[in-house]
Amino acid sequence: MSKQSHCDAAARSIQSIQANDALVPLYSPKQVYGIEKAWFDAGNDSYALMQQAAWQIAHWIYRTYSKAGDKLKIGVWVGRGNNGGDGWLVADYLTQLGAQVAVIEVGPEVSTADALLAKQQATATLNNNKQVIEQTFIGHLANQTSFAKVCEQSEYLSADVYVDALFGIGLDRAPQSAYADAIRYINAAKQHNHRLQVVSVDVPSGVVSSTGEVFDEQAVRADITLCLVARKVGLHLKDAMDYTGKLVDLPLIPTVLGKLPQAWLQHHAQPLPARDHNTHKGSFGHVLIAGGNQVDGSQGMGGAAILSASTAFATGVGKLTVACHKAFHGSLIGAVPNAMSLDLHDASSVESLIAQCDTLAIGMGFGRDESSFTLFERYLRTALQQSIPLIIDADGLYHLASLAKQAPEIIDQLIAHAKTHEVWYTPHSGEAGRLLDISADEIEKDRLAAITQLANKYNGSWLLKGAGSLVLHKGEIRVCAAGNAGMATAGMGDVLSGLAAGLLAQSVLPKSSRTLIQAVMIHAMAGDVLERKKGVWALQASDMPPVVGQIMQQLTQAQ
Ligand SMILES: NC(=O)C1=CN([C@@H]2O[C@H](COP(=O)(O)OP(=O)(O)OC[C@H]3O[C@@H](n4cnc5c(N)ncnc54)[C@H](OP(=O)(O)O)[C@@H]3O)[C@@H](O)[C@H]2O)[C@@H](O)CC1
Ligand SMILES: [K+]
Repeated sequence: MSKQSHCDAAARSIQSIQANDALVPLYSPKQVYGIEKAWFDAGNDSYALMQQAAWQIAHWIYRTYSKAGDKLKIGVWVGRGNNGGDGWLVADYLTQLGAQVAVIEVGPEVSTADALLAKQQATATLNNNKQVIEQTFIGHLANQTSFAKVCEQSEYLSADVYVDALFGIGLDRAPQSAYADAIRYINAAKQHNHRLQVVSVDVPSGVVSSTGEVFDEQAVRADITLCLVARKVGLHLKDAMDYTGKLVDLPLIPTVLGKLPQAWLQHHAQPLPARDHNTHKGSFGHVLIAGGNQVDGSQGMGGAAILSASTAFATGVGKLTVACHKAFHGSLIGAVPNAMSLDLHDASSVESLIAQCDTLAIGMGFGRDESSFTLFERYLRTALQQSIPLIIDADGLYHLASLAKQAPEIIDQLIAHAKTHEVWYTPHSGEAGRLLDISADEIEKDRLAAITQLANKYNGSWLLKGAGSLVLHKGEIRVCAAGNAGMATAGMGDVLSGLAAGLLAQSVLPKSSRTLIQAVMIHAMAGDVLERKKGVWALQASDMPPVVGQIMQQLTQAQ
């Protein structure tokens, strides 16, 4: 790809972010129930809110999908709770708007008072309408036999739009029997009928709205999710991102205003200030990267340090030294000739430089053997004595987990250090699991809880990498809305550490630009530029450094 085309793509990415630059507040389902309760406690009626939700949904669907001439054919899949109640009323209002509607009721009888009222209201309308429109249909699925029967009977199962109102924020376990059948049917129908649009009410049924988890891939794959009251945090985490389709907010009530969300969705990095002319390399900080080791008998990891170094330079850092295994000094100078080099195992030289640098980024390809552990502990203690801002990544996090058990006083020092200096940690779920002494699966079950526990235990700023990367700084959680699946490839973490170190070392930058979230957003935006140019399959970490530089430049012009 030419440099110019990278630049154009970066410019387009900045333009698109300027059009949508607000942080989006994200709430837990528990908070949403609380917001609704506050609304009802203020004297508002819960059924009226359900009617209001359903009317807005029905109107949105009719406005979006109705076509001149033909009647819009809708299949509404309803469950037993209030999400199902929304569905019943949507069926009612769409019928009144002129659509031909089938309701497929799944599972046992409705379970809430509002859903029962909604079912009664809708049944009356649908039955009245049946006299006029022959095909109006209400089916009930309680088990697999009745499911097959309903599928045979109803021509409405070949609809223009399916409304998914099986489960909303009340889902708390894997859908089974008729529910699982219905979800499978909805997803399969989309494969046979490419025109079919699936609109999920509030949450795609099967997605856990607090964590983004989907049990055994049993969730509706929506084209559109219409989010009621407030955006649920789980819609932006983990599996959910493959199920929600496009998100549309229907806020419904003002009670959400002023409520502190659980997290914020961030789409892009902050603009950067222009550089002053009267500056020199000393003005832009000195980064020390400690990593790129070769452990006896194993493959070398020099590339990790090289990727970090070239990305740190792409952020504009003034000086950079890499302390890596001396086997890699030749390739380092070949790839990044502006870097200085030190032998990672020459501990006294490395320690003298730690005392002089502005930021130490440690751990990328550092090695996990006993001698690497000893070096890591030594360099960490020196950085703490010298009060140096720190980024700990990869093998550094591995050793940190061991230190937490073997030398807990060093964790106390890190906690104290983070009160006055930047200390950034950048684990994926495996590394995070070791740090909390739990499995990676447990981390993945509730990523928001995990990042909060990490910060509680170690202090400092945290990134938890993954789909919907999370950043926690001073108690506030951001969810990164940029980035793509192509970034799940070797070396991307090393690129990020170098990027973060480059920003952190430049004290000329405003505080808001020397943050972990800024590094994560620039990294993700660069990944998105590359994905548009190369596709997800071919995206490589080694393509990233020049694009990081172009994003930095565009952010400067966006100021
Ligand atoms: N008035 C309001 O507050 C408003 C609410 N609104 C709407 O209500 C939705 C929340 O409604 P909800 O709380 O009734 O829960 P919902 O998602 O319908 O689930 C129903 C029940 O299913 C059950 N269940 C769970 N998992 C299961 C499984 N795997 N397989 C089988 N059953 C399972 C579980 O009950 P359980 O069986 O545990 O007793 C659960 O309670 C919300 O998303 C929005 O659409 C809007 O109208 C605005 C006004
Ligand atoms: K739903």
